Amino acid sequence: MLQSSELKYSYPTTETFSFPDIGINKGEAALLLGPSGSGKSTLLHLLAGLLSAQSGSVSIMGTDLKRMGEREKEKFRAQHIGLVFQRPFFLPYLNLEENLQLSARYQGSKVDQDWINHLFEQLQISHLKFKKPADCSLGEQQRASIARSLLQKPALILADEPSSALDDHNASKVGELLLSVVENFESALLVVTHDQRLKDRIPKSYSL
Ligand SMILES: Nc1ncnc2c1ncn2[C@@H]1O[C@H](COP(=O)(O)OP(=O)(O)OP(=O)(O)O)[C@@H](O)[C@H]1O
Repeated sequence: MLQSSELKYSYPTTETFSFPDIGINKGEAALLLGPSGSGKSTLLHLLAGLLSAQSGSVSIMGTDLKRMGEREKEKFRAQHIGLVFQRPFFLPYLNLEENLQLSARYQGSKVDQDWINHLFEQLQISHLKFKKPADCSLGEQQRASIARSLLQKPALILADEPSSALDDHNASKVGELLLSVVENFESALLVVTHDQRLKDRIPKSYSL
């Protein structure tokens, strides 16, 4: 499902990062571990095609990202990859539900309101649907951004510390939801996390 090979990347001001090869099958989850600054977010961006590696390759669902143009990659990402960034980005003038509905349309799928409601319920943010992002706490926005990443039941989920702003109870809900999507829709999941419970439930890991 996801396979990377000999990826190397450097920013103008950093050393060159050489990343381990990542291989994740359908219905499989893996952790990405490493100290702060070791390149975890950079690797997720490379795997999502948001950055282009100086060498090496990434293949998703059998397609080499290098063979796609930027527009094609953007469409592919919207349809097949669920991304959770460290900081949630929302349009400030739309409420959380409208933000998700707009994302679903952008991803080219029909708005599945039942699925949106289910995601909001599972993440315990149903009561915040009609609030603007700025009127929600960071943890609430983070949960809404996790819901957004799962809108199209993506083949691949790349999540960068999805529970970093959450208390134990909500972190546990996020872990349950991600793993239920992996199980029910055979998604592949790669997650950067410090959450011990998620670590206990996902035996496979890559270390930077
Ligand atoms: N756009 C950028 N330009 C220059 N350097 C960058 C850029 N983005 C990240 N870096 C540097 O690259 C290194 C790796 O950053 P990255 O965010 O991938 O690490 P990380 O392991 O995800 O860190 P953390 O756990 O703190 O989020 C860091 O030293 C960072 O300062």
